[in-house]
Amino acid sequence: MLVIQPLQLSLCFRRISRSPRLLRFNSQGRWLDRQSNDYYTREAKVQGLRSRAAFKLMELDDKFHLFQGGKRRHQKVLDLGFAPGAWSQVAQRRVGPGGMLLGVDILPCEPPKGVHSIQSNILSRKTHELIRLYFSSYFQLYKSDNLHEHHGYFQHRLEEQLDRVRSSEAYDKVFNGGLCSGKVDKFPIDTIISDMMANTSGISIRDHYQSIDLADAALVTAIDLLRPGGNFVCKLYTGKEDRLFEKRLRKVFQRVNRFKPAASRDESKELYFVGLGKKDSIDKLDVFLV
Ligand SMILES: C[S@@+](CC[C@H](N)C(=O)[O-])C[C@H]1O[C@@H](n2cnc3c(N)ncnc32)[C@H](O)[C@@H]1O
Repeated sequence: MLVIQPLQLSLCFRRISRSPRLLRFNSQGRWLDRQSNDYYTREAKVQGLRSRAAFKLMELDDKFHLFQGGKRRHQKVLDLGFAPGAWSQVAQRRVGPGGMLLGVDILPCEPPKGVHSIQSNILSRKTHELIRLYFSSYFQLYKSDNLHEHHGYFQHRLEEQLDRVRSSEAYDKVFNGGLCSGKVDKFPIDTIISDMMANTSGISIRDHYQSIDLADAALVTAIDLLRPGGNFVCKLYTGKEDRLFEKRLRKVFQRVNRFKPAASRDESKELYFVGLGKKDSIDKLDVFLV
């Protein structure tokens, strides 16, 4: 009779678990399988896009005309959570060569050619100041600030400017729409797109609340910086606070829609909220009162 000793048994299992075929059964293997068989992943490669997420924004724009068919000239677009940069690529193609695009991400990432970016946390006040400064007419960009090459240099320059402006009269001009700038500088952005998401923990309720915080941060940015009439899209990891978030959106935008693009996986809890036509004179306190 063949008797297998415990040591032999464990070696046996170790050999089996290292087999590539069996590796496919663990989560990493499943992810690899799914990626290589996925239509959008393959198509993103063909079209030179940085990730399959690009197709979600294309669908959103096809349906809701976020960038107004590129008809409005010199559009200013803010892409929150832009890394690795697929949405920025799509936005840039859709607004055309005269557009101005800023990507913000907490992670370092080289932006696509022609897109500017800052590495910063959207939950920090300084990030909001840097965004406002970037889009204000006070801050002049130079051709040499082509950020795919001078990314760090640009951020440094923007931060230096912020320090300078903070201690001068110009602060009022840039940040409070004071002196001569009026509404143009007060609400300089045409469209805000946010695909922000923190690393998911697998605990639904926790991921949902984290996502709500980021969606609210995007909404505050829209209240402070988006021009009246401007458009907004943001991702939400759905859960029990969806309705409350939607209610807040309705106080800021004339039309609000929920949309699940075909490129978003069925099993994913992500959903996109679209706000069209920002209203005039919004009271931030009123928006966040339950
Ligand atoms: C799903 S990815 C975005 C993909 C991107 N739209 C694209 O097309 O390439 C979500 C991004 O949100 C960023 N993010 C998460 N929390 C953030 C925060 N507090 N501030 C800025 N970015 C954040 C992450 O670092 C991550 O890069």
